Amino acid sequence: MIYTCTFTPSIDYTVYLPEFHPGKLNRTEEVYYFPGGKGINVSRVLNRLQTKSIALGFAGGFTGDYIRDFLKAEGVQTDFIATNEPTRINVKIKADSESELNGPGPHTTQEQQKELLEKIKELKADDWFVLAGSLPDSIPEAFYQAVAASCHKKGIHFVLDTSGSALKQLIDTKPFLFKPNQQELADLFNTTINTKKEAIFYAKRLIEQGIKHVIVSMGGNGAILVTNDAVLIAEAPKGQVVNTVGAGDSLVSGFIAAYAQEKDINEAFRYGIASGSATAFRTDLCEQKDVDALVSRVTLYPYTEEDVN
Ligand SMILES: Nc1ncnc2c1ncn2[C@@H]1O[C@H](COP(=O)(O)OP(=O)(O)OP(=O)(O)O)[C@@H](O)[C@H]1O
Ligand SMILES: O=P(O)(O)OC[C@@]1(O)O[C@H](CO)[C@@H](O)[C@@H]1O
Repeated sequence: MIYTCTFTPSIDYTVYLPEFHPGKLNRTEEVYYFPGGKGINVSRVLNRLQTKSIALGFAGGFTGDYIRDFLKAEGVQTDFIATNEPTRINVKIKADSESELNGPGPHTTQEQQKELLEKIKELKADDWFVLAGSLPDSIPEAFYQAVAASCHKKGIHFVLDTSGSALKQLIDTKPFLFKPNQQELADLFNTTINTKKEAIFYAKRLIEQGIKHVIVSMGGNGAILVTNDAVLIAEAPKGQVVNTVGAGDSLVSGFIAAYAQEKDINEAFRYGIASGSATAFRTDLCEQKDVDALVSRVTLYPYTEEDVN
């Protein structure tokens, strides 16, 4: 089974308007209330790609209920630990440019954390565990380490797409897949990354630390995949961008769905890129038909020093 885990879910209140003027009254033209948070997005896309998963994490209050009900109606199985406060609402403004306003993560009690850890300890070898989204500072780093250690010990496919101060220690547990975007990778090394060549340089350092696959997503510029044996470059298909929120999560879902079926890294990477782009070209997350239509438009090629910058 594939489990996703979102410590910091959200409702993504997504609004469209022609122009956004900070400091003024803005009236929106279209609004959406999507369940969000990175692990939840991964579960929603997996479901659309005919791949079952169970969404774990914390959810509370009326917003938590909304997320549970929405996911249930879509056919996504959930097993959230209830928190004492409402889950955050993140505001996504789609105007002449994209702006985001993300709330803080939840406060959780030690009992709630323990309850979640107990669920994670029930996972079995060959299960997948996707830890995605920001890691609240209110939870001690030892907790995240216990989660990662439990996955490592049992031979679970551990997928990491998180940010926060605990990330460095989680990397030490040698995940199966780590998917930062360009900025997150740069932050990890306290540097700036402007080119694919630079992204490859830092991704290779993570591979040396024992991570099996590193995918660095680079928005409309595609992504790179680095493993012990190969470095692949992917160019994303071009199209009309509507909403890039969740594009990275869709990449992770596409990769896992294809890899779990075919066990072919190159094809999994290609399917992941198609999924990310298919989401960027829609209001909500991608559907399987959008992804299938884009797969043949993803260009993949092996890295050589000369032709990449
Ligand atoms: N403008 C775009 N045009 C085409 N494809 C895109 C575009 N933006 C994103 N994508 C696709 O989605 C993938 C992931 O995008 P990105 O690097 O923006 O992820 P991210 O920053 O992790 O996103 P999020 O955190 O919102 O999920 C890219 O590798 C690419 O395949
Ligand atoms: O605040 P975090 O946890 O870093 O990111 C949360 C978030 O921006 O990520 C998802 C897109 O990847 C959205 O659904 C959600 O609002």
